[in-house]
This record gives sequence, C-alpha cells and structure tokens, in this order.
Amino acid sequence: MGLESMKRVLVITGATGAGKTTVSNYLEEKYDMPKVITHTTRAPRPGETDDVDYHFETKSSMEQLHLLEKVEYDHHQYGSSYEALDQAWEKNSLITIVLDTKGAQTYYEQLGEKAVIIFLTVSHSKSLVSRLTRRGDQISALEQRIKSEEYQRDLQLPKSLNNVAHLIVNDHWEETKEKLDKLVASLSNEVK
Ligand SMILES: Nc1ncnc2c1ncn2[C@@H]1O[C@H](COP(=O)(O)OP(=O)(O)OP(=O)(O)O)[C@@H](O)[C@H]1O
Ligand SMILES: Nc1nc2c(ncn2[C@@H]2O[C@H](COP(=O)(O)O)[C@@H](O)[C@H]2O)c(=O)[nH]1
Repeated sequence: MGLESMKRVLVITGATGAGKTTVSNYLEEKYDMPKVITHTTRAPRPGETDDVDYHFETKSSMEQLHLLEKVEYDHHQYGSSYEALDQAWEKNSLITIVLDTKGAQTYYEQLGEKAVIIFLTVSHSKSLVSRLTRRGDQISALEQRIKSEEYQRDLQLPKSLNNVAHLIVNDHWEETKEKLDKLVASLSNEVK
C-alpha cells in the first residue's frame, strides 16, 4: 500500500468538556500521533501556549490563512489549514485533530475515509459543566459558552455522521482508554 493511502486523520469531535483534548493528548503520548494545531481568534486560557495549543490569531491574521475549513463557535473564529495537516502527516500516517461537529462533517465530506470520526459524549450533560469548572474555565466564559447554539448542537452527533462515527461515551477515563486502544489497533491493521 502506498504512503498516501495509509494516511488517516482521527477527527475528535463532541461537546465542549467531553474530553476531546484529553483524548488527543493521550493518542499523542501513547501512539506518537501528532495533533494538528488549529487557528483561533479566541484568547488563550490560563496554561495555553501559542503554537502549541492553538495558533492564536487576530481577526485580520485569520483572514490571511489558507484554510480547509473555518467555523464560528461561541462568537470566535476557528479554522484548520492544509499546511498543518500535511506537517502532521510528515511525522506519522496517523494524526489527530480536535474539531466541532460542523468541522467534523466538513472533514468527512472533503477527505472521505481518510477522516476517522470519533464522537465523544457523556451520559449526563451536567458533568460537562463540572468538568469545565474543574478545568479552571472562567465562570463568565463558561456561562456564555453553554448558552451558545454551538454548545447545544455539539451534544448530538450530526445525522450525516450517524453510520460513520465511532461513538465513545467518555464517563470513565480507564474505559475510554481501552476503547481508544482497540480503535487504534484496528486502524493500524487497516493501514499496514
Ligand atoms: N473521563 C473523564 N472523567 C473525568 N474528567 C475528564 C474525563 N475526560 C476528560 N476529563 C477532564 O474534563 C476536562 C475537559 O476535558 P477536555 O479539555 O479534554 O475537553 P474538550 O472536549 O477538549 O473541551 P473544549 O471543547 O471545551 O476544549 C479536563 O479537565 C479533563 O481533564
Ligand atoms: N471546525 C473547527 N473546530 C475547531 C477548530 N479548532 C477548535 N475547534 C473546536 O472549537 C470548539 C471550541 O474550542 P475551545 O478550544 O475554545 O474550547 C471545540 O469544539 C473545538 O473542538 C477548527 O480549526 N475547526
């Protein structure tokens, strides 16, 4: 099989607080899967670093970028570039990206089976708010976010990804890791 056909991007999507970044970090640490760093106009949260967690942009620098897709989420812009995808694929054929559900749909439309969609959810949406509070999100930002239509939308898997996405209920981290390990094992066989 040629290198091109072995490439996969694991698109980790779901509601805010569902654990997308945690999953992406786990896959990077355990399987050396680079994370595609995306761009945003929102301000860094405490502990976030420019060019590591995001490329933090102004509205005008965002306009200069060559993006595969771009969305508005809770009044801020987010987008991912072709260059960042290729840079990550230069390091490994299995890479990850963290996107909202609209971005996940676009990735599937654009990349087909190269995009492996993982939809993360939790059994009780109340636990999302407590997780974000524990993460240290500012209360005012958190209140604004959970009022946003994007927050409500991302609690559900979009219909177009119904028979496509791998669904993981991330209530218990140990169980989530087992599910991820199984998925990675099956993907690694697929691309061998
Ligand atoms: N299974 C779990 N049980 C308890 N806490 C968890 C679990 N998974 C992740 N967390 C914690 O929940 C918080 C939110 O996780 P994370 O930042 O990964 O979410 P996210 O989906 O990337 O959120 P956002 O879209 O807002 O960036 C973090 O503090 C993380 O450590
Ligand atoms: N469609 C895209 N969604 C993205 C991108 N980068 C991040 N995200 C998603 O936005 C929300 C909010 O992120 P946060 O870091 O402010 O909590 C979340 O669902 C991310 O997954 C992107 O380039 N395109």
